Amino acid sequence: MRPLLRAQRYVWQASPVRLLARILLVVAAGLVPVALAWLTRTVLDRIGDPSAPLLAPALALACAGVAAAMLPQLNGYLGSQITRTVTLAAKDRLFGAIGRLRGLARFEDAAFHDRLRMATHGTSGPADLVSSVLGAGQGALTIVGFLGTLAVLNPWMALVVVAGAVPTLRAELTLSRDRARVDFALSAAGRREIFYADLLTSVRAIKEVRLFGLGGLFRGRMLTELRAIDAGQRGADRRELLAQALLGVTGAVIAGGGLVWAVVAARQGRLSVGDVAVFVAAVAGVQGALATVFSTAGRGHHAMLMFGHYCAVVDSEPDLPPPASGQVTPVPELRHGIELTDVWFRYRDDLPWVLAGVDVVIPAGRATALVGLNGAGKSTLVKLLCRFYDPTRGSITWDGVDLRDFEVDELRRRMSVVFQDFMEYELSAAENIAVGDLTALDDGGERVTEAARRAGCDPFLRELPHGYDTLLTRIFLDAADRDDPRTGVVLSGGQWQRVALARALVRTHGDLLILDEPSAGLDAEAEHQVHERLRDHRRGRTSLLISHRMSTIRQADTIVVLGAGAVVERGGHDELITAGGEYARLFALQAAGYRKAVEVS
Ligand SMILES: Nc1ncnc2c1ncn2[C@@H]1O[C@H](COP(=O)(O)OP(=O)(O)OP(=O)(O)O)[C@@H](O)[C@H]1O
Repeated sequence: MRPLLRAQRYVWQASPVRLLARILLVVAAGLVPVALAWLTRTVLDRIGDPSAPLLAPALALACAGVAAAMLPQLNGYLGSQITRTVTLAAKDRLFGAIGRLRGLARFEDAAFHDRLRMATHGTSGPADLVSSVLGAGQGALTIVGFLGTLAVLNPWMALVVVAGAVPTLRAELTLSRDRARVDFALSAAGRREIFYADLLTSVRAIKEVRLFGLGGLFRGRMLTELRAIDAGQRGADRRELLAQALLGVTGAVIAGGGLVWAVVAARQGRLSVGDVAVFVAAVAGVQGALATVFSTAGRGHHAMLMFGHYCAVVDSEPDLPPPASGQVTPVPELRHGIELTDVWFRYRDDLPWVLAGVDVVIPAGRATALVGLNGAGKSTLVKLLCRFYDPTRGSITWDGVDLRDFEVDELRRRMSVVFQDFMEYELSAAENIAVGDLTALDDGGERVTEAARRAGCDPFLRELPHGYDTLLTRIFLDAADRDDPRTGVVLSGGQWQRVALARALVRTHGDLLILDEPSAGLDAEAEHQVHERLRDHRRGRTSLLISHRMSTIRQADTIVVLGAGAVVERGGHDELITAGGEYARLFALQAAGYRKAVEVS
């Protein structure tokens, strides 16, 4: 009952006037069929009686006919208006709730994605539920009117029709529960089907799909998922068909029996011709209205189950726990440094430890570098610093205060990060940089160009057909722009990387700059330039650089080497080379590669 009240509240808040209008229409639509039947009876009986006035009931019958024709259209129109308005508000609420999830763990959970899919279907739930209640109310009015009619003509018939409806109600509720269960069971298959369909069309995947000839494989897998969905739904359809056929036959037998009784009663003079007409209309009306009530109750039940998923997402608890002290501490300007103390972390309880007792200090105003083999846990450590997850054990402090005591958005505002897997937004070049700090859009683009200059992308962005206003996409263009090849452009991987770097550098007020492989895709000259500029930019600032290019690492004040989830070495470049450990080994390996290349050339 609570989801129903909540749905009604949502609809009332989003569209009160239309809801009131719809209620009035529903009352009218519920009573008009009964009025039509009684007016038909009156007209038929008066045709054979020249003394009785006929014009008024005939006109009233015509008017009722017009109303019967118009009301469903008006109801449908108003219903769609309400559905659209309420769905928009519900979607806004849903995505607001998703936006309140500050961590990453939920988004990596398949069960959460299934629920999210159901919740997205559930955004029309409030309107569907209220529609079902109104539909059921309309049917109930018609039933009451016609049952009254039947009770006058043949009380037994009224009883038989009502008794025949009980199995229909039970069947409809079972069927809707069955439908919702099938939908939920198939949602993982639906997710996989979308994934394979996406691989077959996405720009990112298409190169490998074509080169390795993967189209057949992914199409096959997509079809397998679709067949599984089809089989699941076909089963539900069959159960529905069987139940409805049985119910239909029961209804027809009752109506047929009633008709025979009415005809015999008329022949015996117990009913007039008008009575027979109103009796037939009443039996059909009650059965029709009952069917409508039950199918709307079934749809309402289904909508309620979907709406339940919606409510579960909207009401979900925050994924990052609030401070243990109950008090949020304002994030101070970083003066001393960030300290990781005995940090242990794994992505899930059933997965191995990624970090196992890491102790690292990132001193304020100094450049720290993080080195380690693939999978050593460097990017994971960055995600912990950004508080996308909390350490499973141990703590991370910012000038001595645990990160968990800060408001997470405020903490993130103090950081600039270039992620290894940065985003390529289908936006203009200026917006692609300004997403790092949206206020940069307000000052005429000066900070955007300054950041682009530092990241080394200003020269080629200036040269674009519309400069910084050029869209960095060829896909999401407006219809009018599609024929103009100059409107959107595609950047190279290295150019994108510089744009992503500019995005981090535009955030000038950050206390901590994190660069996770910022130059992996750059050519040698660009890499040199970018690192020269970055060195100037990082001077006096707190930064953490992750790179497999040892030449860029060596300038850091402190180098931390991660291995098997723990710190294996730390120190300055010269110190670590002298120590002859893991860092010296990696450095020598890379240097030997370059030396060999030079000798060969
Ligand atoms: N979201 C995730 N869920 C589960 N495991 C993950 C997740 N992200 C990373 N891992 C695992 O954590 C380990 C460390 O990954 P991480 O990306 O931190 O390594 P890295 O040192 O940055 O590696 P690389 O040098 O290749 O970028 C890997 O074994 C990886 O499989």
